[in-house]
Amino acid sequence: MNQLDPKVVIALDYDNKQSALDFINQLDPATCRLKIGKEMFTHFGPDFVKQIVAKDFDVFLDLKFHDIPNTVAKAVKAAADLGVWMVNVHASGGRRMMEAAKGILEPYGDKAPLLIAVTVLTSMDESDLLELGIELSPLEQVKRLATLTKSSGLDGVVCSSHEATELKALLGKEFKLITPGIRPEGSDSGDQRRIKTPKQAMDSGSDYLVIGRPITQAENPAQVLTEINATL
Ligand SMILES: O=C(O)c1cc(=O)[nH]c(=O)n1[C@@H]1O[C@H](COP(=O)(O)O)[C@@H](O)[C@H]1O
Repeated sequence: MNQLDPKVVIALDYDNKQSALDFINQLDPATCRLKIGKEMFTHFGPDFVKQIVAKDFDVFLDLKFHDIPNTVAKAVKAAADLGVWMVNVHASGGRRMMEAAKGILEPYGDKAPLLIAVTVLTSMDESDLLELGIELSPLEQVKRLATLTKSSGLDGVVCSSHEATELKALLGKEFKLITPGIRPEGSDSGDQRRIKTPKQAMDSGSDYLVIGRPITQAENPAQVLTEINATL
């Protein structure tokens, strides 16, 4: 774990390995962490993850596991064996799935990755929940899933920064809040729905900010990262 504890986790959603490496080579592990998600993992697999870990970056392996308890626990163990800093599952997989995932990390002690759960995706709003038969606001559904996540023994949740203040009050300071849906002033919201600026998100109680396209698609990504860090 990076002792300087940088708050920005850059989402590396690239379909070209060399472009991703060219981008990473402009970055310093002291100023950011990196997230490898479904797109890059499906293209380039575990060797790519190991390559980034070997460059001393803290890696958030964002594969959002959601399956029966045994399958998810073994996938989480495989992630731990890659040496990642953080790994996630979907909270809607339920208590037994999350407890199995946490349990399999016990032998790793201090070396276990942080295990967190996705609540309501930041691309979703109330109308999306309604179509799924969920008649709660995103905030109420996030609170329900985050409470279940904490009582299943996990370290934190992925949520939007709109829910962060209430979750910190409800679940305590130590329970980590990882918030995507971050858009610096003036950047395009794209497919995200529940968004805030980096500073607003930190002020709301986020522990880590997941930021992808506003940095990776900028003309000068390193400069955008420096500017964001300066606002925090
Ligand atoms: O688990 C995640 O990281 C995640 C959860 C969520 O609710 N919303 C969300 O956007 N993400 C991820 O965060 C990143 C956001 O990227 P940008 O929208 O480009 O900043 C993407 O890689 C998403 O997969």
